[in-house]
Amino acid sequence: MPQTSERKGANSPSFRNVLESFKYWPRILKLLWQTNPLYFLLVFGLNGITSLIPAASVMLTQMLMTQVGIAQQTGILQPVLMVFALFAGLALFREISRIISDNYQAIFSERLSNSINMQLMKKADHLPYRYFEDAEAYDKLQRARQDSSFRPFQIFQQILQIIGGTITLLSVAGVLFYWQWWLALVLLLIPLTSSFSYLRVGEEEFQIDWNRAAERRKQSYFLGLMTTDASVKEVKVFGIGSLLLEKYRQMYERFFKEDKKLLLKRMRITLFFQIVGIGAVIGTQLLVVQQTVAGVLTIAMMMAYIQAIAQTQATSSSLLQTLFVMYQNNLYVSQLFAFLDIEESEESIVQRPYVSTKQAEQTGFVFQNVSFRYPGTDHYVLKNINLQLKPGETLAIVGENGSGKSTLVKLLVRLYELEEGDILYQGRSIRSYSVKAWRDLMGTVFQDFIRYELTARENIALGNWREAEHAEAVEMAAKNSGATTVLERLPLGLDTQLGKWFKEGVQLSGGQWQKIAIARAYMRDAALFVLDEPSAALDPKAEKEVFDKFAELTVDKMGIFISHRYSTVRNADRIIFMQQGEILESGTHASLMKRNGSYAVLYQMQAAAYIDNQEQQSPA
Ligand SMILES: Nc1ncnc2c1ncn2[C@@H]1O[C@H](COP(=O)(O)OP(=O)(O)OP(=O)(O)O)[C@@H](O)[C@H]1O
Repeated sequence: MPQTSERKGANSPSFRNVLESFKYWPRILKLLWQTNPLYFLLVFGLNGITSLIPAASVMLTQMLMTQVGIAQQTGILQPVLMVFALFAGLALFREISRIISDNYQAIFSERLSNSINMQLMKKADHLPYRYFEDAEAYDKLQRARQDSSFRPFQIFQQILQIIGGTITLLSVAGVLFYWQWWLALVLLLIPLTSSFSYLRVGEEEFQIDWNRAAERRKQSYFLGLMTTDASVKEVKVFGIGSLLLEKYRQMYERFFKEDKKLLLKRMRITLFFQIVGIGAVIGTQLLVVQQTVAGVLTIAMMMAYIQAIAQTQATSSSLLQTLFVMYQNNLYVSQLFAFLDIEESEESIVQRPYVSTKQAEQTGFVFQNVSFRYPGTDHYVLKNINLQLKPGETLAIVGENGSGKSTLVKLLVRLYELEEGDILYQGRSIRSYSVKAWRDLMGTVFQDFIRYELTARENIALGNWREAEHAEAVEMAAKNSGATTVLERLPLGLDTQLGKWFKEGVQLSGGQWQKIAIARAYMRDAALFVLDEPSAALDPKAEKEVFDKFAELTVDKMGIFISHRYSTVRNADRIIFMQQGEILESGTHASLMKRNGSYAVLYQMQAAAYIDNQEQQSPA
């Protein structure tokens, strides 16, 4: 699996790696600019101006000392007070601009994380379904989601710090250059040498995290299992809570050990370079003192230079720290943008014009030599399927587990794209329709349909959101699916909140939920209705009702019904029996029984079991 393998190119960072990792700056800056150009200029402008304050205060210190010396001799205080006024003005300006800048940055932070989350959701909505049945793609999504809400904003702050820090450094070091250029150079070079060690640790941290994507997903899966109503039931009944907890703990312990090792490594590097840095500062400051004693520098100059040296060292080392953290953030953000940049297959985004099929040949749906393998597998789960479903027909699909029934439906509703063969609707290939136009032809209920924690009305109206306002459409869909009996028992009818996640929610039984899900499909003005195993939760009577209604509804439409209950499907216009990806038998119930093949055998088996059961329940 790729998630356990080493990331390509993950060696110690070269200067080029570092530069390359900054390639997302323009995208982040563009996002912020689009948020509000005026705020953007304000924040950057204030940052630039305030970055000059340290250099200004070094110069003011020198001026103050000089003016104090003069005032001691002349007794004139005015110049001293003026310098003080400048100091006060500077401090005031710094505080005001900090408050303004912080506020606008907070606005940006909100906007940026929302915009990125929305881009992620949009991307997920556009990506083909196969990405969601693929572990590797899930890991990509996990890496992209992880910290995506705050890392881009941190990068923005770091961009500000780097620009500001560079201005501060150049302006303060300028003061030192003026006096002794080599001194400024030494102070700049020391932190530079430490930078590559920092970058290396950053890369290592990222690498560890990168390798963890799959395990992190598993961790949150365990967390979900233990905290979500759908799974908690089974966790309790089987008593596997402590087992899941233990697995979670083991992963956490391993992560913790790795993290601790890395933190200690980072601490050692930081300690070493900080000591060297402080040594350099003390050494140069001593030199300044010695020069002052020798009469080369005035006291005022000495104070200014001592301040400038400390400031240069502090700024350059914090600048490098920022670079290091930003490099690391860039690595994470690169995962986010890599996900956002996944190429969408043309089919998933191109909206071809919907062509009216009214005048076209009324041939319904035709499968022509369809064979299918799931992406990344060699095994054919559908083999050479040929099938026609004419307008007004109902088709039942039966067959053992894993025989390919749901896969057939997934291809039909276009969750996967066809590779071999074709599916036609009214004589035109599936490939000539946009995905949306094709899906608009159908109303589908899956085995694992969603129980939306919304009102009953919304649960149904989601099938055709454009009709949500039309109460009659919702009521009709409910009537057709047999959900009216469910709605009648709800305290607020259609406006009752369903599920238990939100206030005043009413929980339904599995079968009741299923009727609501079927109503959702019936909201669509579809040419074809697909019901994938509604018998999973419906009682036999309810299933028969659903099927009869279904047959009624599909008078001029088409219907596909997958079921394991042979007694219900016998009324279908046609039944196909699938085995290992192939259509083994096809015909009406009567013709299949006459043929006495696999269908007939299984039908009789179920019927016999049913009669046995009845006899046991009502002994003579
Ligand atoms: N996403 C997937 N990736 C790879 N193989 C898959 C995937 N989904 C299903 N399969 C395989 O395809 C085969 C057909 O599965 P399918 O779900 O279509 O069967 P089915 O007839 O609907 O079964 P059931 O009656 O149990 O619902 C199975 O062997 C299954 O393991």
